[in-house]
Amino acid sequence: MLPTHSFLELPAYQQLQSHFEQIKGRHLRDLFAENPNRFSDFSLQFEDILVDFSKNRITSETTRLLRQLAGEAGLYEAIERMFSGDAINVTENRSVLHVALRNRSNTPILVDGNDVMPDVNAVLDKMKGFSERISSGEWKGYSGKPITQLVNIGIGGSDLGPVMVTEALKPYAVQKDGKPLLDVHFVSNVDGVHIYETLQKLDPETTLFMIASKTFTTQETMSNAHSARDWFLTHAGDESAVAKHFVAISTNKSEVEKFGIDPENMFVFWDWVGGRYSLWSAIGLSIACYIGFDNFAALLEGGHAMDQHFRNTPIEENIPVTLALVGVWYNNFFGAESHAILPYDQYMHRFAAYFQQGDMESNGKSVDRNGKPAAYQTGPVIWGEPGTNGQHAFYQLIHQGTKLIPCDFIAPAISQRPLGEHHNMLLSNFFAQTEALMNGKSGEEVVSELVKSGKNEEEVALLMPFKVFSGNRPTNSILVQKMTPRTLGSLIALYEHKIFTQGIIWNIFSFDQWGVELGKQLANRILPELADDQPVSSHDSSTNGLINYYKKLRKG
Ligand SMILES: O=P(O)(O)OC[C@H]1O[C@H](O)[C@H](O)[C@@H](O)[C@@H]1O
Repeated sequence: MLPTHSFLELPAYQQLQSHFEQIKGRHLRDLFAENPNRFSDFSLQFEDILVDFSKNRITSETTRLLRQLAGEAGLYEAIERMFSGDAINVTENRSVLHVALRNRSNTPILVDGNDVMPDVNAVLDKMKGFSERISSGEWKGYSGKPITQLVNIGIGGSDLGPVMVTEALKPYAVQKDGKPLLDVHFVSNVDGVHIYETLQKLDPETTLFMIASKTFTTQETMSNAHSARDWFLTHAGDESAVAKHFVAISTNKSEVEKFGIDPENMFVFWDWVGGRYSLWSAIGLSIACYIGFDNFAALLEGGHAMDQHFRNTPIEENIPVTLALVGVWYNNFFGAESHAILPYDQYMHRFAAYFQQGDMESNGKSVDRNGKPAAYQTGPVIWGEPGTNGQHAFYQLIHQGTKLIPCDFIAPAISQRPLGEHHNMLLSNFFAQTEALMNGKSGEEVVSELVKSGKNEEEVALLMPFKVFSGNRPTNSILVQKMTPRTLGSLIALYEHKIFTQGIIWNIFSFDQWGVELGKQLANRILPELADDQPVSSHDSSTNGLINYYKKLRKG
């Protein structure tokens, strides 16, 4: 169990409220002018990862009170309970042990008195052996050819992590003749278009399907898996070929067997691995095959190093806790509704999408750990795109809109693909954006610019208000040396622990996801109603109207 509390009644919450009244009108420009050491006072480093949180609307009093808040919410006790295997996912009665999957120091971690590490290591060994057989060409398809194409069929946590990491670490792909040895594809959507378009690109003789589903009952995944199998059999002809082309990744052995996958070809994980925290488990098999097992192990090591930092570092220097607290500051005091994640690294183009599930499925809750409505804001809307594309799309609103949007800017110092001036240009934007968001541009600056450009008095007066930037818009900057497997592993774990910390402070359960159930139930009820052309009348008038119009339209 986790300790509970009443968020709004924590002494530090009350103190933060009066502190907020004093600080809300202060401008970041002035905070920087007052303290020449602001950068070093408000930045932290972990290995090569620098986290500069100085461009936030905080003072040392703010961080002191926020840390007090974390203490009063029982954060450090909660961290220990997670790491020691307590069933902190109370509503599903499960431990939360993604940290065990990357526990490279191999110290025992107990669930119900049993050490989980031997099982974790056995699956990792099996993944290693399998990925090596694929890349050496020892694993052959039904016609004797080696595998060159992987298709991961999964959705949500059984898709987003592998997609994000294989994209982010593309430069680490196992190579053959100067090119990635394997093409990796991901099919998630139940929309037949997704599997159709993917199958167009495949050769059945050299394709391996990975059916990735914790439950092995998810409608989208099972439909896509059956369609892939049908397509495969029309080419291979013979059921006996399936064993060479289909593997399963799941916690549900009996469903895997029912589907017709040999248990030998099954990679297991456990109910204490949450879907959105599962890329470190067998769900990462596509990653291990694509970048090679050693690189996958480096990813795990990076995650483990961040786990140690999170568990053992004092609160003043604890990076995930600091970012979580700064997030709480905007979410609960400034009323910010969203948080943008903006990687200045094209390979990380799915990073924000990945943490949309990671954060919003974890902390999108409105009932507290006592089962009572939470009378305060919990998890923010997470969104983002890679820089500089975002700059030419939605940054207008971040700079001059009416909403306060705290942003994380992430960039590597060394490009994976150095090309002329490209990386300096990219990084000049990374630095300029946070500077502009912080300083803004005053009316006087605008006037002098307009005058210099030759505008007359009338034109200056007309244009001035539109060209002013209020600034005072908060950002974190995360600068790493290079986006290696280890660094990426640390970065993912950093965000995971930020989410955990915020969930503890908001007194909510971060590891269940009951909110996705209702839509699934209703879809299952509606599906049989779509089988014929009879009008339906069992729903509200809107749903009836839509279904009946659909039935009319689909006749063509
Ligand atoms: O891995 P599966 O059992 O197929 O589940 C896939 C996904 O299903 C649901 O959408 C859950 O809310 C997600 O957390 C999960 O990742």
